[in-house]
Amino acid sequence: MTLTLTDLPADVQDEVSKTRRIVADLHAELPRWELVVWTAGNVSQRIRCADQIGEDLFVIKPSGVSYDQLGPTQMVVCTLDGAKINDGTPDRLQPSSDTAAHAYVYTHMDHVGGVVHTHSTYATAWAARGEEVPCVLTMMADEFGGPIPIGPFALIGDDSIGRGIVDTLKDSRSRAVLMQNHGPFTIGKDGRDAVKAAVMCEEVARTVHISRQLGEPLPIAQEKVDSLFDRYQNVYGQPKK
Ligand SMILES: O=C(CO)[C@@H](O)[C@H](O)COP(=O)(O)O
Repeated sequence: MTLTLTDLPADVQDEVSKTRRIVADLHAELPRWELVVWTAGNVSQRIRCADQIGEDLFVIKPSGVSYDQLGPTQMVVCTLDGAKINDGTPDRLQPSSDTAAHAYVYTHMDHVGGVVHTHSTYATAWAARGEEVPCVLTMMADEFGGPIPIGPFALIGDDSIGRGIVDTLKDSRSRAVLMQNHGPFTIGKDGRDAVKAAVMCEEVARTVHISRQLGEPLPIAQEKVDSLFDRYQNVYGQPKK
């Protein structure tokens, strides 16, 4: 039976409301960082409520709606099988066409709290060639712990893309995967972390492409990549609260 938001415990309803605001605001980051044209990108964030209602939920944008029309009340709430709940939005409002992919990632990667998909230019150009972005920048070692891998060609609309994302990332430190002939998908501890991964993925895809136009970039020794990744993930920035 389809869940009804207003029947859920008050604390879950509060978390849904907060997450809707977060996900709506994160969608503004996609055009801000020039990661999308038109509506060609989406962001979602998990709600960890299995202890209260027996399953997690996630919030994702509605399909094909312009970013300047996206507010918290348009954000769609789904179960981890990708089904929209009775979330207060009009029945006709459909979730993103990538909802199944996001749902599959949340179901099979419990540590993931946010998923992003874009068609950002340079990352998508690497995806079109089916070539991973080699780890030749300290920024890549910091952020991705190695190369940005290529995922398989997969058609939209069922578990294929989600399965390709999980099969590629489950044994990788990268939070980004370039789905062949399609574009980048990124994961993170939350939606903002996944958006950051999408921003950094496009940045390094552009830089490495330019470097290759000047000559052959130099690889970084694996032990140096490991050291850079460990520092950035555990020391960089301000002390964790
Ligand atoms: O890759 C595709 C379509 O091929 C999708 O990712 C769209 O580009 C965004 O779709 P919505 O999230 O607006 O449904």
